[in-house]
Amino acid sequence: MIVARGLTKTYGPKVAVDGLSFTVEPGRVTGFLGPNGAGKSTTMRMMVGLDRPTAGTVTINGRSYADSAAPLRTVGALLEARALHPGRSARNHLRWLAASNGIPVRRVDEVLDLVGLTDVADQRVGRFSLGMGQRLGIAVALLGDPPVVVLDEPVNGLDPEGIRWVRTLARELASQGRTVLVSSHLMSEMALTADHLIVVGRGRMLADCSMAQFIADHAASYVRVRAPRTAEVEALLRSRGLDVDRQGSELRVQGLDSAGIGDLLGGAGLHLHELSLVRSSLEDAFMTLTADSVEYSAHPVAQEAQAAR
Ligand SMILES: Nc1ncnc2c1ncn2[C@@H]1O[C@H](COP(=O)(O)OP(=O)(O)OP(=O)(O)O)[C@@H](O)[C@H]1O
Repeated sequence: MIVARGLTKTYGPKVAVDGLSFTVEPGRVTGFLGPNGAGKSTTMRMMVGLDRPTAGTVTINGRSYADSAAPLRTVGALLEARALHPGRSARNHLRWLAASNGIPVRRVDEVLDLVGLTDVADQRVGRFSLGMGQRLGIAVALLGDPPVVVLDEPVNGLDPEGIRWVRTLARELASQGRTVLVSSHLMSEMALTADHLIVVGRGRMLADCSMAQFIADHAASYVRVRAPRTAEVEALLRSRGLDVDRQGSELRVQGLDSAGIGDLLGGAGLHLHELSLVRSSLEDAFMTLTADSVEYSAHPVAQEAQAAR
């Protein structure tokens, strides 16, 4: 498991990571979420010794990364800044890493196969697409068959098939009992991949709970009601003290479940065309929670102009 205690990193006056304490447990996928600049990459870099904490500690299975005798066998990491020699082939890159970490060379072909790069294993990595580079980065992370896997934005640059593959892989690694920490900007994807969430904003902990708990705590749900006599339905629901938000011909009702609303309207002889529960997504929950922690937010007009482009 990964244990952070009071983990802090400052760059001059900038506090990138601000006293984070959490535990990433084995046997499940933990999603690491936060707006741009929240400190996710810095936290992951400290886990694998690429950055030194200003204060606090982070340990992998009880030891700091620097104390690990065989780092690649302890924790496998895919981090954003990959140092690949562009002239080297994928196979040679992995062979070199295997040799310098005491990993049997046969493992190279196993991981190439696992990430789907066998056919291009002898091409120079300088010619790799972003997606191929990501797959190679994941191959590096898995080379030492580590019990702890840390993946920073692993689906960056991957096509839908690749995204699904990463999801299946992360879940498989967790089901084998490994500790899996994955950061991503794709909320819909994270909702399908992670069991547990750690959410940070401006370097601080905002939430550390199960996916289900997170959505229950931070996402609203409502009952969508469509009925031919909308105004009468709206008046009746309001008269019962329910919270009704009218959006065109649709009523969004909070305060009573679908069955209760159906019974109420049926009792009044009002016909229904639709009665459905709408749950907001992980993305909605995330936006609600992190609204105050966003460092770089677009002005609404700028967003519209971008959408029109
Ligand atoms: N080497 C550095 N020097 C100065 N500031 C840095 C450095 N690395 C990160 N920062 C700052 O620390 C903060 C956290 O950055 P970090 O990359 O960890 O965030 P993140 O959550 O991974 O963001 P993103 O989702 O955009 O990748 C940001 O404000 C960033 O500008």
